Amino acid sequence: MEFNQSLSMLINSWTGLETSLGAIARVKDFLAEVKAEGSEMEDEIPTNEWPKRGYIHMTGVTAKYNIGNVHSQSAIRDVNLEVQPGQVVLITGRTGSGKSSLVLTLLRLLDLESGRITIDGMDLSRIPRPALRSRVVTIPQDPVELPGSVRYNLTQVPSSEAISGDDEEAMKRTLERVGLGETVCKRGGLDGELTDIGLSGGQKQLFSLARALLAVQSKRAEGGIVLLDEPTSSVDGGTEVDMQRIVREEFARHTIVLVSHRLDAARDADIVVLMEGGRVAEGVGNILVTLSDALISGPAVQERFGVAKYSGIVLFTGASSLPKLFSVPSISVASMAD
Ligand SMILES: Nc1ncnc2c1ncn2[C@@H]1O[C@H](COP(=O)(O)OP(=O)(O)OP(=O)(O)O)[C@@H](O)[C@H]1O
Repeated sequence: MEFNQSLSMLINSWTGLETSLGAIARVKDFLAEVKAEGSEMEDEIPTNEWPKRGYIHMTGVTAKYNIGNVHSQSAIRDVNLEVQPGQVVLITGRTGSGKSSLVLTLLRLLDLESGRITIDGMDLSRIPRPALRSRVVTIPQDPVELPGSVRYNLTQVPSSEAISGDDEEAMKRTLERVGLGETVCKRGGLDGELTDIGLSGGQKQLFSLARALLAVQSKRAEGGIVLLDEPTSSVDGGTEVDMQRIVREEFARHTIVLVSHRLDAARDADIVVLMEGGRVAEGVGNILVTLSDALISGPAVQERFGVAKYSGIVLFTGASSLPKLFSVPSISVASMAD
């Protein structure tokens, strides 16, 4: 071997060693600096059926990122919300108003500074987080792709574990249902590496929907809770309609918490929550109205809200900002107290 070759090998090995040492140092820092989730308080294991009813109750919920940092602002402030089993809640509001943060508190991905959240009567602060997150079906704003096959990404069952023929069929059917059957089949099938398939942003959202459908099917539960954070933000209008139909059909017995900027989504909602500055109410206080109590004026407003389709309780909050948000001429809302 020539001297130059030996020198080059030495330099390469040295560089590799330095990179590895850097990685080890970063892992050590991570372990030292990042506090593990979970506490001794989280000692109530829910039954296998939980949360079958899907009753959500939030009282005085205030939460912030970087909870140890006194300078960081609360992302959610004093939120009170009650969702009855099987209702559909639309959380809407401007960018940065706290919609996703509200959803994160339901998964305990954002810690509470104060307040309490219960689901079917169980206080979320007492439930081990992995149990909570595995029971609540979620379609996140940014779809997650894990390294591994399509099959693994759909079920999180490691490839070393056998999957029954029925389960394989269910996966194929579900991919077909969301419109990804052909794409996945042509590019490696269930065994193909998901990242190699190269799904577009919208296709990733369809894949997230397929994952949620399979999660619900595998639980064989009658009900539960589904959290959908902007699930259709990257798909075209036609695909969005298809996705909404699938959600309506497949999660009919579930309580659905849907985050969306799109007012069309209000047509299927029992409750509409408008967020602004992390609060559910803005200045005017919470106004709880039933349709019969609400004075909603103007055909434009009625058309936009699909008023005729509402049957449940509508929670209009921060009512003064509705016209700003949805560019409607004027809205008057009568509070229950009036
Ligand atoms: N990871 C984070 N770290 C610190 N602050 C955050 C983080 N994520 C969001 N925030 C802050 O929390 C507040 C609420 O953000 P959130 O993402 O809940 O808004 P959003 O209404 O869902 O917005 P969008 O419509 O853009 O998704 C904002 O002030 C935002 O800056």
